[in-house]
Amino acid sequence: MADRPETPLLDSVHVPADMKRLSDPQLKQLAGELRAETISAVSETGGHLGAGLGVIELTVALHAVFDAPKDKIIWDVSHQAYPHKILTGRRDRIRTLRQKDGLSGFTKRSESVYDPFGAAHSSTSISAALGFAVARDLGGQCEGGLGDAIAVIGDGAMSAGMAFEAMNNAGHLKKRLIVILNDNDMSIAPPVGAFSSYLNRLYAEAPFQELKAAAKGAVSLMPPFFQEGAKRAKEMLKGMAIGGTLFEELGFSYIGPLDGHDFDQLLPILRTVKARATGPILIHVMTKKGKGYAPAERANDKGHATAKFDVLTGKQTKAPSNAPSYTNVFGETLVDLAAKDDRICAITAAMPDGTGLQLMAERYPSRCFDVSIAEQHGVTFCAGLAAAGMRPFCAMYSTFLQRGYDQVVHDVAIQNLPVRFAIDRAGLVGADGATHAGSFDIAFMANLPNMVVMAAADEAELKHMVATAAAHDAGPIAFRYPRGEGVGVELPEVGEVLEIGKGRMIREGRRVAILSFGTRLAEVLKACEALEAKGISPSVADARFAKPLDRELILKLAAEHEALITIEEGAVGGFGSHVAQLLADEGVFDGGLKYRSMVLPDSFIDQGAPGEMYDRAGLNSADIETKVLEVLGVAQVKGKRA
Ligand SMILES: Cc1ncc(C[n+]2csc(CCOP(=O)(O)OP(=O)(O)O)c2C)c(N)n1
Ligand SMILES: CC(=O)[C@@H](O)[C@H](O)COP(=O)(O)O
Ligand SMILES: [Mg+2]
Repeated sequence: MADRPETPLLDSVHVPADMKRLSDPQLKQLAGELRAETISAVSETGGHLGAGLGVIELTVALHAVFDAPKDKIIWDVSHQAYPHKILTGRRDRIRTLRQKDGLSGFTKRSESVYDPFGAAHSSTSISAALGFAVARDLGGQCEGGLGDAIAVIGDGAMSAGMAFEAMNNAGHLKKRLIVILNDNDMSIAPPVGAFSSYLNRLYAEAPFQELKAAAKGAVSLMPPFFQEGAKRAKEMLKGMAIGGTLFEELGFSYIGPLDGHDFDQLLPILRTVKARATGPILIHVMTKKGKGYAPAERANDKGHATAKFDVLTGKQTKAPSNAPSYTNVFGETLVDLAAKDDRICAITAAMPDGTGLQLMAERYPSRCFDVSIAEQHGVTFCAGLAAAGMRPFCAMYSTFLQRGYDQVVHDVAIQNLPVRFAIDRAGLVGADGATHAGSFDIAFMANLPNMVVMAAADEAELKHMVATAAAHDAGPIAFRYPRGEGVGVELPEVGEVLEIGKGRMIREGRRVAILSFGTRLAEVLKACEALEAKGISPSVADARFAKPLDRELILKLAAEHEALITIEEGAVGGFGSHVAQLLADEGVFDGGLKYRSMVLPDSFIDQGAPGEMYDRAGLNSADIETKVLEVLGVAQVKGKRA
């Protein structure tokens, strides 16, 4: 880490306009201070560290050259935007990052005029920037005004289809648009795929780019110290045919690769581009993830995301837990099953560690595929594998599976292909907030004909569900489970194949039945303990399946209790709606059953600890207790919690 200078420049930079009076050497000094401040802040909050450290110089250079908020700097994914937040009026709150009521870990329009576009899912920046560029030329108006549109996109994010769709459109429209490809040769895991290899070749052939630029007469776009070499190169090139980069073929001018940590390259190039660019231009910048902080630079993921840590040693503090994570239970169970069945294969979209598939990749590399950030392709790839007799597990976070939804419907469900969807990070995930919440998958999977939908109540149940999915060849099947540790139940040696559409009774009681789908079961049982002390003994069942429903169990609970409450970690339209539909169809409501459905509220819940978020959602044990008392008319309903 750089030593702090006597008078920190950072103290005098509150908004980017304050940087305009700084000399180039002072900008370099500012970058050192910004790096130290970023490390210090993340050491207190935890969060995404490596990507931000890799763009410190780029962030300073962009804000020094361009005029935000009029110029729109759009950070792809935006997990690298902490340094940008520090320079754009949020330094005083940077130590609240990712906490309840604090700054978001991502860019957010409601947080700052300097965040023209929110993000957290990848590969949206070029489309959004193109929207700003076209609106500018059509006379659109927005807060801060409309100047240049600048997308900063990583090499991982650039591999996704959406980025190419945007470049295809931008190359055609020919509007002035600036794309900065921040190439650190890393995604969360090392990047995979032919596009990544292509970028590496561009880098390896860097002098060749200089020759090509010269050949295409782009010398004048280059800063003076480049021009001389380029002119000389042009002499050498006379008569040679030079092919274009992929970006040039798509209609972009291409500059690079540049050293993204070298102000002597960044500043003149950005100034030249600002002064002279006419159409779409792509600046290829090479950076190092984790740059300037040794523990991050050394880490396999280059410090992508971290818990709180000690700045001197880099040692992270993590809450101790004996229970295995749901993710590991999934990964280990899958490997055990794959050992006995060579039709089992697994697909991740750039999240091998996050989905637990790294185990499968180590043991059965030929049957484990990282398709890069390509959920749409990943789902259809699974459909093809299933159509050809394989047993594919499509392991994706609930929130990212959203991007592959048409493929789930059109390629998997309509063709009734037995793709197994392992849906991780179901429900509220915590510090990543609303963008990463797995709120909608129950609804969007259970409304599809042919689809079987399960949710694990604990880690042993998850093991059964993985086995059930592996054995299910009749059509598509999904099982969901949350982020983090299980509840600590004993794990069976082997997962049991569950009967499709059958739930289980957990406890027999009277008057009210609670039917739980997923890991709220633990909160339900906690609520029951409190209710017992008040003389109320609810029945509790674990539905296991949202589709097909256990009709027999549900109708029995309805018949034997005066009230039925469902609970799930998902938005309206999911499990509870299906139960209500069944009860209505069977005329059960006509008999006077009191029915309540506990679901996530119809609002996006900002980041916090998962428990806090479920408090805000009204889905914790105290809320369940209140709901039971209310439905039985035992107590007055208290005002709904904020
Ligand atoms: C649609 C989608 N899928 C997966 C992710 C998870 N994810 C977040 S960052 C990231 C890697 C991004 O790599 P890159 O764009 O190169 O940025 P870097 O972290 O290297 O700066 C991934 C896969 C996501 N945010 N969005
Ligand atoms: C930015 C991004 O999308 C990922 O880094 C995400 O934050 C990972 O979340 P998990 O920590 O749940 O794997
Ligand atoms: Mg990268």
